[in-house]
Amino acid sequence: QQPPAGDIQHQGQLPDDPAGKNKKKQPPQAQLWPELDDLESSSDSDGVSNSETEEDDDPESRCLLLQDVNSPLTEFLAFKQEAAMGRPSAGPEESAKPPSPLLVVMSHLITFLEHYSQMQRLQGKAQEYRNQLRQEERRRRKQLRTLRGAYRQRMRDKLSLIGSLEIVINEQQGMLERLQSGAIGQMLPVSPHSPVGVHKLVESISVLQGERAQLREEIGGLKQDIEEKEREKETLSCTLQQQIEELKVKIQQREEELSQLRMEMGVTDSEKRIQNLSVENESLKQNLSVTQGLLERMATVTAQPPAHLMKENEDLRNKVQHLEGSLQQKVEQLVLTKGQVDTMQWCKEEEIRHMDEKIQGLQLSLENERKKPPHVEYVTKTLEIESPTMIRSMMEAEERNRVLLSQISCQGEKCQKLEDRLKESEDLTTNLRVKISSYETEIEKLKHELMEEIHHLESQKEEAIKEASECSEQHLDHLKEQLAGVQSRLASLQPLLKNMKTNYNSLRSQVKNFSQFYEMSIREAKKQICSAITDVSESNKDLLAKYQREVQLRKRYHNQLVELKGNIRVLCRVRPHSHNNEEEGSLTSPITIDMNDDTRLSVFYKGKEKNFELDKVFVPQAKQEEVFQEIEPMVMSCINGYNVCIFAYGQTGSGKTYTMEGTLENPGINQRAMQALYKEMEARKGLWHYTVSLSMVEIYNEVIRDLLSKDPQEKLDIKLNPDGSGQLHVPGLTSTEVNSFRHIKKLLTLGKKNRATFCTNMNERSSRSHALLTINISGKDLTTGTVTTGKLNLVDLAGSERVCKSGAEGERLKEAQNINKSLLALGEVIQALRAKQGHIPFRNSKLTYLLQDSLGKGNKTVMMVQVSPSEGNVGETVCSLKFAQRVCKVELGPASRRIDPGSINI
Ligand SMILES: Nc1ncnc2c1ncn2[C@@H]1O[C@H](COP(=O)(O)OP(=O)(O)OP(=O)(O)O)[C@@H](O)[C@H]1O
Repeated sequence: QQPPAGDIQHQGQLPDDPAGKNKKKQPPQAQLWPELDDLESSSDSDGVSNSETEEDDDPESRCLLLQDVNSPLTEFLAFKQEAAMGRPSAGPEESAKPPSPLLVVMSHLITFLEHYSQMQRLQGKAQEYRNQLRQEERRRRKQLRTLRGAYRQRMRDKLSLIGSLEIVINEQQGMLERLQSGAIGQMLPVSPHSPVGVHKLVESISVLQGERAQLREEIGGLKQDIEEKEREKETLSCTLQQQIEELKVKIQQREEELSQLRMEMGVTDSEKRIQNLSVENESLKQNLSVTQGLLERMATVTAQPPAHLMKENEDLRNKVQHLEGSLQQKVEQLVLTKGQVDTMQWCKEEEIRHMDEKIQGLQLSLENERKKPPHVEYVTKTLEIESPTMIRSMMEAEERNRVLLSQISCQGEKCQKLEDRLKESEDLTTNLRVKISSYETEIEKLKHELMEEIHHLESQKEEAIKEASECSEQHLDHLKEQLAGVQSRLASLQPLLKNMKTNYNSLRSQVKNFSQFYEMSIREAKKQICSAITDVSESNKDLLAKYQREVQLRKRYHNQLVELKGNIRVLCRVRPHSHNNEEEGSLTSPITIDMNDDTRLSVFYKGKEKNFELDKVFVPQAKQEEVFQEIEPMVMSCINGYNVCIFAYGQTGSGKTYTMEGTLENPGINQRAMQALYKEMEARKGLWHYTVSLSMVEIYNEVIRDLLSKDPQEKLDIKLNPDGSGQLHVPGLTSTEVNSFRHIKKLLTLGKKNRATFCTNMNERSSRSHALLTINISGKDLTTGTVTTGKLNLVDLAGSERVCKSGAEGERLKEAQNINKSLLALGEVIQALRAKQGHIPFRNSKLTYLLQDSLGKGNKTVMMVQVSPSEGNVGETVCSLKFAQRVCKVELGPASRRIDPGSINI
């Protein structure tokens, strides 16, 4: 079964070393074949004649025989051997490289084949042991046959002995009968014959005894032989059992090795191959990333063959396992059959033992018989002497003979039974033989099948190896092609890489230069931008100056126009949303301010949009400063002898006090006006001399109270000046002359303190009274002596909300009614002024009466309408704006300067 082995061995030897001196250098598979050859020769020695064995041992004929069988396996192994031999001759660079995946696969295949051949060698050894077992079986069968022959011979001897004994017994019986039936007379003639019969009997008994002794000796010898055979059989069976156990262990080990190999072939091989491929991939990646895709394809292609080989290997392994299993079954059957044969032998031996025991019994009975002759002799002698005694003794002898006969018949029956048993055992033996022969034929058949299967597997293995080698070659070619392609691509890409490198270097230098260039250009651009910005800012400054000049001009013209017309200037300020959203509802406002025209605003009220046009509308974000700037010229005009009245109008909480008084951080019109006036007076110092006096009153429930008085509860009244100038006069009113802005601030704080404030539902700090700050400025032109008297009324009116909405009751209701009355009176005065009526009802309320000289003809009046941005106050907002709209149309005529030409005339 191992023809390629010799071929390999011959191929593995060097031509100048035919004796195989270089065996140590050969790979392990080359050293394996001599062992297999030995095994082959030993296994064949059983079935093949000596001449055939001699022929096989002949190296020339063997070489010829092996050279004919040039299987793919031999080619494959030769290739591997060549590769193994050629490897050391390779250069150091090549040896450093990792082995090719194909070589790794081949080496693994060869290791697998080595293990497979080792397994076959073990199978051969098993076959050898089987042959030895068969030989032993044959020898045992031969011994059994001889034993059976001896046994049969002994049985025949025994039967013949029994037959002769029967003859003797019959003769004795006949004699006894004759003795019994014969008369005394006849006894005498018989008597001469009697000693002859007795002698014969004695002789036959002695012969029988001799034969018995001989038989005993033979039986003893046979027993010893049987015991020896038994011992031999036991030792042989023990050794065979041990050998079988060893074989089983070896087969188990081989199976484990085979499973390990399978695992190695299945997992380690592929892993190693993957590692190798990944190493190759990595090296190629480092060289050029473009070839990565190609290498991955290589990896996928290389992953196909092992799967095919592995499947075939798996099939082969399964078949081998199947055959091993069937072999194991056969061995077990053989062991079972041996056990059966042993039990049958044991049965036979038991029978033989019984027979021997019976024979011993017979011998004992024969000895007893032998002991009898003296008694018979005595009996015959006494018969001769004493006939009655003889007769008696004869009778007794007859009796004994009868007993003996019965015993003999029993013995005959027993013999018959033994014969039957012997026949049965013979039948059993023949059956067993038949069974053994059938088992032998079956074993032969199985062996044949096994050999066929092995042969078939061998052929399959060869085919698989052939296919694998073909596939490997194809794959190798493919890989070579791919490698060539990759190399060519690499060669073509190298100049490209060089170009790219040069490009990269040039780009790098460009980038370096670019950064410098970039910095320079940025600096340049910055310079340009800075110069442009300075140009623009300068031009802007010019433009701004022009614009401001234009604005100033426009304002001057407007003021001139207003002055010429004498209109009450109406300004509107929209308060920003307060933090108290609960009071105001949502943050959405019904007021919309036209951002392109600061004189217009619209209020969305009762589903309609109401538009209002005033002199100026301040957005909620407007600062105190902006508001003051708008009225500053009017305020400053009082320094030139004009009466100016600025009053804040609007519902409670709309921001009147904020606009007029302001806060500490953000002062309102009052403080700013004082500051501006003092600044101007300071500027005119040396040219003009001014005297400033300040008074503060509160009109609460139509009662005038002096806020700067030591007794603020004192009620004041308005009277005509007794000097006959027709001017109004409030007797008892404190008019404090002030000399500095700090002094004014102190007085303002005092007045604020004295002002009555009450809390209502609408505003937590609601002033329920009208506050009037009056500044009288008297200036004297130091050059001309001209005296001017101007008056500035700064009025913070009480809230204009409706009574019902404020929820006022009792005292509060009275307050609200009075407030409404004074505001109504203000409205009537405005209406009368607007209608240019002859009578203006100033005296309808204390407020209008007090403001008479400021609201009338020739005065400058500014109305600051404060509105709330909230949706909830939209009604009041509309009312306030309607009132403001009416006020807007009032023409007071050109303002008249109160100037008194001095004594010095220019
Ligand atoms: N333009 C504004 N900017 C910031 N806060 C404002 C503005 N206007 C008004 N307020 C604030 O709104 C609240 C109510 O304002 P203010 O007291 O001036 O209303 P009022 O009309 O004088 O009320 P009353 O008639 O009850 O005296 C105050 O807390 C004030 O600070």
